[in-house]
Amino acid sequence: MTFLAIDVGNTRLKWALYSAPQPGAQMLAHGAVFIENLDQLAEHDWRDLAAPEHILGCTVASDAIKRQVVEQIEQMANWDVAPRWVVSSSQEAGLSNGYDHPSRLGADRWVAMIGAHHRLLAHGIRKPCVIVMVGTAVTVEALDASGKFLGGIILPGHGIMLRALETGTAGLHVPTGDVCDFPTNTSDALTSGGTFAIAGAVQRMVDNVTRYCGERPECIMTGGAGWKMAPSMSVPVELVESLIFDGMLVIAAQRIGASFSTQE
Ligand SMILES: Nc1ncnc2c1ncn2[C@@H]1O[C@H](COP(=O)(O)OP(=O)(O)O)[C@@H](O)[C@H]1O
Ligand SMILES: CC(C)(COP(=O)(O)O)[C@@H](O)C(=O)NCCC(=O)O
Ligand SMILES: [K+]
Repeated sequence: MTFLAIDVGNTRLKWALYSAPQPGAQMLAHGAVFIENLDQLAEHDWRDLAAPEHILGCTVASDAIKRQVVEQIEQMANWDVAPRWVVSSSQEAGLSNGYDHPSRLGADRWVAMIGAHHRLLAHGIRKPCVIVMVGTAVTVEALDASGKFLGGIILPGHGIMLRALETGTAGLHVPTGDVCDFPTNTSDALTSGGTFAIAGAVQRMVDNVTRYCGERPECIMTGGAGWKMAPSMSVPVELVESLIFDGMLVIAAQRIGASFSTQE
């Protein structure tokens, strides 16, 4: 019973085909396309893919982009499946959502938290957790040991920070530099500034959680630019590239499992 998970961000669509809608299922194929190239999915990326039996999507892009994704799925002649979409709710998969308006929380953030909490549970760890997603934007979430989402922050990603500085100044059009403790040129100053802004925000959230929960949290990082940030963090982090897909597998196992048992 194959399962296709789709994560639509502001920069790229990421997808992964699994052998089953269950945590631990085998990943059979995966890929990513830039949002502006979405229309090549059906003809190119998915052309030779075995037809999935279930599709679960998670999107933070516009309705127009979401419609384009649905159209690509509809174009797949041998696929007979409509995607379901994750919506952030007040409760799912053992987590509770402390957002003022739970449905306004980005679905990707909710799914990543579900993936992180279940990852810790699978390792027998019952501790608070800070979840960092480094994509177009950067999000840093706080989860307590019971799975309650306490709250989180949103900050610009590397690209947005750099573009904002480039457009708002006359003298900051320079190539990418290196991360170093004491930058002595403009390129390194900008690259290090963006990196330290993110690393510093994570450190602050780890401090907040430590104070509030009375123990140091685990820290899990993901997102397209996670690998770039990981070496520059000031707190220990585990990089888990598949975190969103891990969360989708947890949700799918619960939802699809439930709908089967009610249908039968
Ligand atoms: N091969 C790549 N192409 C483009 N961006 C990449 C690539 N690898 C990492 N990145 C970085 O990842 C970010 C996009 O990450 P991603 O998780 O796909 O974002 P989103 O979920 O917001 O679409 C980009 O801003 C870029 O900095
Ligand atoms: C914060 C985000 C822009 C992150 O998007 P991404 O970087 O993954 O493309 C997205 O999760 C979003 O639009 N959230 C809705 C607002 C909120 O979570 O409060
Ligand atoms: K994302």
